[in-house]
Amino acid sequence: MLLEIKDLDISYGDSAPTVQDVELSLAAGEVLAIVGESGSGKTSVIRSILGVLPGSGRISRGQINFAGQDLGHLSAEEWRRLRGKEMAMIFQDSGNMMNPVQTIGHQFREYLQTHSDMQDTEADEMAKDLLGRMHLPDPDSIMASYTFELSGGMRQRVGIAMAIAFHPQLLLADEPTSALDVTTQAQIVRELMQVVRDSGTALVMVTHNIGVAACMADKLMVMAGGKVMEYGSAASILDKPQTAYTKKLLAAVPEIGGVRYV
Ligand SMILES: Nc1ncnc2c1ncn2[C@@H]1O[C@H](COP(=O)(O)OP(=O)(O)OP(=O)(O)O)[C@@H](O)[C@H]1O
Repeated sequence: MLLEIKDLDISYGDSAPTVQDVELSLAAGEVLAIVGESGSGKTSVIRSILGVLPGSGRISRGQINFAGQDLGHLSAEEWRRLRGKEMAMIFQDSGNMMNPVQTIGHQFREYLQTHSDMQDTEADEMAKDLLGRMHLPDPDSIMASYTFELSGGMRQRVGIAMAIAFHPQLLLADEPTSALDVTTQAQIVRELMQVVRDSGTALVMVTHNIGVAACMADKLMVMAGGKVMEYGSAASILDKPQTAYTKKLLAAVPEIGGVRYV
């Protein structure tokens, strides 16, 4: 297994664990969607995998194993080598993670050079190649642009291009489509699926949209109140949800002409 989480509790400060008893496993190339209402603990779970829990957040129990390593015992240097290279994160709005007063090109080059010893021209060529692969037209003009000059969908494509630069084994995505309109959401979902198919990357994606989860995921985890309500094959959970909570989530998906679009 590429990723294995056992008995995971996450606590903020000294209070009782906010997230409890998370268990999951993911093989190379598999897609897991974590769904649930706001505050259910979805983001905490993926942030714990990347070792970037906010504020006083910490893993208070359990284990996360990734590619044969126990992430609870990594040194700062080992984390630095892992992040960006072996696992990378895609955020809800990649534009927010970038500097508004530096061009995309400048930031992309800096990102590539942080993780490699590439010279400027080599880094620029690689960045343009990655932008082209994400179907962004005219990579030269994207490189010269500032984040505010790009649409939300274009910014997400830039974020994904950066995240896949070093062929990570695992991508973590936190609501990667929720800031986008429905048409652009579908395009970004397609881009992500293509990345997963082309490079055998595993993906853990947090979404409140069970429709997006249904069309992408091999596995599904439904969370509520910091606990796992259901976890398993996406097809079987969507077909036969076991808990009232999952049924409620599914019932909230709109029906068109009697067909439910999940
Ligand atoms: N920085 C923080 N400091 C203290 N508590 C936090 C912090 N971040 C999250 N929490 C706690 O963890 C709980 C779960 O938050 P989390 O962001 O993981 O949920 P979520 O399901 O991803 O919600 P959302 O969909 O709104 O992002 C919160 O309700 C809060 O109690």
